[in-house]
Amino acid sequence: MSISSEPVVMLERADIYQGDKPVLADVNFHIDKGEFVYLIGRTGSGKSSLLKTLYADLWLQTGSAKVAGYELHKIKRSDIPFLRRRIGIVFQDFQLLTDRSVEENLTFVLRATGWQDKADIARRISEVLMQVGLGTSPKKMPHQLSGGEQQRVVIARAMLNEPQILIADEPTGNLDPEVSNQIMEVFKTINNAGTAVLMATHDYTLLDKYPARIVRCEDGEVKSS
Ligand SMILES: Nc1ncnc2c1ncn2[C@@H]1O[C@H](COP(=O)(O)OP(=O)(O)OP(=O)(O)O)[C@@H](O)[C@H]1O
Repeated sequence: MSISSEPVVMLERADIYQGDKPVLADVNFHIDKGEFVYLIGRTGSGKSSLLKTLYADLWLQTGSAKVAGYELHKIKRSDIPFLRRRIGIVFQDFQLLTDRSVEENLTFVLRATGWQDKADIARRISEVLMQVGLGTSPKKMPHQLSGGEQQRVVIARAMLNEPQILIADEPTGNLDPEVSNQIMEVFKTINNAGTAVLMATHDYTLLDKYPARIVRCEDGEVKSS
């Protein structure tokens, strides 16, 4: 298999635990480059645990997994920050630095990941803000933005280092339906430009409105269509 056609996520016979508690057993699934996949399942069915495994926040004890080129069953702790640069992570709670402007929030991440040139930083920030359709001033503080605008900044932040996949855990969970649709449009635009998206959601209206492959956490298993 050539590198270019290799899936961005591949799990084989993986067992996922929270401490001693088995959450998901014998997980086998893959996500191709540029795919859009929903992750659904009841509260407590293991969606967040599965996502945490993908960004190496939960350790894989059995089976194998490869994400964005990194083999998680063999990954060294020192490589985890590099894995996470190839993955964009978006949570329900916005987790912006509240004492810094939009621009400063984004600069902070770029500097932490090795960017130094001011012009490059400014250019990349304006690119990602355009990508998420944020019309508002980059000088604004998070509290001056609506929930939908804050979530756009979080998505922009996740896109800064051109990840192969965006992993989103309930990204519309705190937003009203109209704003949720706008955020879905942002994810669709990003996906159409080639980034894979894995989105955990409880919002089944989104599944009808924006159809895509569905992966389910159910009865301690991952069922992939
Ligand atoms: N840090 C933790 N320590 C121990 N058990 C945990 C921890 N986090 C989650 N669990 C347990 O693991 C199981 C799966 O939880 P997980 O959060 O992955 O489910 P979920 O499908 O994401 O739920 P939700 O839709 O409510 O976010 C649950 O039984 C939960 O109680």
